[in-house]
Amino acid sequence: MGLIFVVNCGSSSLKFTLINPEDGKTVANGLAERLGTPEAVVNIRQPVRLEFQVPNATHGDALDKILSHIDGDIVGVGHRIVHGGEYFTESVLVDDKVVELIGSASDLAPLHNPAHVMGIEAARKKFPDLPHVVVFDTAFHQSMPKRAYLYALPYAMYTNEKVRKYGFHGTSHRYVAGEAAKLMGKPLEDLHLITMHLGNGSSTCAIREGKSYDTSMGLTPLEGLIMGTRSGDVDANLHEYLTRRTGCTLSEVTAMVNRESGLLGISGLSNDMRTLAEAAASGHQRAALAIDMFCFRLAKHILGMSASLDRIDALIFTGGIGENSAIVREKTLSYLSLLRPQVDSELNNQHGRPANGRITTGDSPVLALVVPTNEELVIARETARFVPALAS
Ligand SMILES: Nc1ncnc2c1ncn2[C@@H]1O[C@H](COP(=O)(O)OP(=O)(O)O)[C@@H](O)[C@H]1O
Ligand SMILES: CC(=O)OP(=O)(O)O
Ligand SMILES: [Mg+2]
Repeated sequence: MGLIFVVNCGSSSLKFTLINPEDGKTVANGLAERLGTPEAVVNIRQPVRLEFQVPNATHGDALDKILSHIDGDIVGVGHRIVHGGEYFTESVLVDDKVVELIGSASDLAPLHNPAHVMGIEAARKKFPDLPHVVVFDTAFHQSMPKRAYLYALPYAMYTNEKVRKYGFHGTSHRYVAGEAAKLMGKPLEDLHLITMHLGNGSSTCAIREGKSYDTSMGLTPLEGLIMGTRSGDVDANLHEYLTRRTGCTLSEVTAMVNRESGLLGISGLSNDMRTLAEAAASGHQRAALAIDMFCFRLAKHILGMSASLDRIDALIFTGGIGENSAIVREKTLSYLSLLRPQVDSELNNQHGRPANGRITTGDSPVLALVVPTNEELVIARETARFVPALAS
């Protein structure tokens, strides 16, 4: 049995999954957090529940620790890469040039790409003889038409500077669209869908005939929805206005809209939807406001996505928030009253996932589904295509 080790690196964290690409079974998974601080924590969930601290751990140290606790016939390593820039339209085998190009797109994904490079370098050192494959969030959105991906700037900004909407979370949007088609018992090619990936980063996608036609994220993963610490859409004059008014530098304003805004900025409490939902239930007004704004912005973007479709066969919630927060789903659908969704409260509030994913009533004019994402499985399958022993 050949297993794929999937790595998803953040700036101070590393998620890993050891997965069988053939049956999708996860053999091991876990998370290393606070990397680079004096008290990095490695958390292995499977095959053993284990948590320990590693002083001053780098991504490489964390990988070493993780691999000393898991076992299996690893035949390839798959890396999730958020921004492929203009260079990559599909998954590729890693070599030095690929790593350099991923690093050069760091300006466009400052929270993600620098960490991906650290992760790739650490994993290549650990597994020098295995194929390493990079799978890009941006790849699925290559099918967007020009009217959707261009900004209304002087055209030279596109031709010379490659300023355009790239879109992210493509692996997740693609996967849940396929799973939704199975749940609906229809070929994906016949469906017009709106998918919502709601996690720490969040985005919507308009999918017709299995292809991305529009998405809410843009040149970088900042645009669009309100996120954990990201503002999503703001007026493009904001940076200039704030640098003039407050004396902040441009990079300070950029850091603010990426790291101190969104749910965290509005609530003043947390970027975590669970914490906010609990606080709102016990009367924390700004936590309630943050959730309300999150849902309202999401509803606006859903209607925006509908301009790319002839009809909406299903609205699909996924990601940590989309899969787990009944409040967010219900509130978002309440702002879509034009579409007349009829939420089935029992199904929506069911702990865990409703059996066929449906959270609207049988006669609701629009169907809403909860479909758990599995980016790791898609990455493992893409990686397997490059492993001679597994590729069929
Ligand atoms: N039971 C839950 N109820 C509400 N929100 C939840 C629940 N479980 C997870 N979340 C939220 O999901 C978000 C993280 O989503 P996830 O998809 O895991 O993020 P990432 O983008 O890091 O992969 C957090 O805001 C977290 O609070
Ligand atoms: C693209 C992006 O925002 O990714 P994440 O949700 O993992 O932060
Ligand atoms: Mg995620």
